[in-house]
Amino acid sequence: MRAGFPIASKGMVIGLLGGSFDPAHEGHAHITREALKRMNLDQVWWLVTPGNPLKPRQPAPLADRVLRAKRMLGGHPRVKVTVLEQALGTRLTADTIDRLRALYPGVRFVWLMGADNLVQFHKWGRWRDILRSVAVGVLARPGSGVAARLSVAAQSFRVHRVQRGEGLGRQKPPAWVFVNLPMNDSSSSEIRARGLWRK
Ligand SMILES: Nc1ncnc2c1ncn2[C@@H]1O[C@H](COP(=O)(O)OP(=O)(O)OP(=O)(O)O)[C@@H](O)[C@H]1O
Ligand SMILES: O=C(O)c1ccc[n+]([C@@H]2O[C@H](COP(=O)([O-])O)[C@@H](O)[C@H]2O)c1
Repeated sequence: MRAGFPIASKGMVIGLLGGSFDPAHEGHAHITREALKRMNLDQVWWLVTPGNPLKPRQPAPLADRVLRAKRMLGGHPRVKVTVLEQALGTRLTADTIDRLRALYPGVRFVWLMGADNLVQFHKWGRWRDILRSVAVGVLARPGSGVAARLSVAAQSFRVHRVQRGEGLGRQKPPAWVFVNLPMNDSSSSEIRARGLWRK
């Protein structure tokens, strides 16, 4: 495996948490720990994106965001901070997932995201392909629960919603879960607005 690509063995279930991480905060760490536990994941890989295709704003330099993400996690043994999208040259999540599935045959990936991202998921490139190729774990986020449940993606794939996260990674997609959990209200935009992170 190339440098910067984490090692994973066949049969492992790996959560992918894509994000701008501009900056990483306790909310990211919280949903990661919860997903590991509640979805029986072997690892979670943070995919620090070079740029969200739907966000016009240029984020802080990738190296700064990665450094902060690593500090935030405090060296958690089952969480890897990666720049896989930069290494693969992908921007759309659907492309990233296709490439990772081809590179890691036999590994099961679960796409993780906060409920706010489910609300606008139908605006993502080839979003149906994402739901058809990997299981998806949606984690509750303050203020987004109702809109997420009513979202185009949730409604279109409602028959594929499963009630429990434990076996999610071993289910044949499409399969997605909405995990209710004690919520954390941290947000990168709020941290930026308070001037606690470079603009
Ligand atoms: N507090 C939180 N609770 C649940 N999910 C979260 C939380 N913070 C971030 N996430 C999720 O983590 C992923 C990456 O989030 P991102 O890096 O965009 O942080 P953010 O706080 O949402 O940033 P911004 O405020 O700039 O939009 C997304 O799927 C997002 O929904
Ligand atoms: O593929 C897309 O069209 C797409 C559109 C919007 C967001 N994403 C991905 O969603 C993840 C969360 O983005 P963000 O900026 O909300 O942290 C990150 O991995 C983005 O690359 C992907």
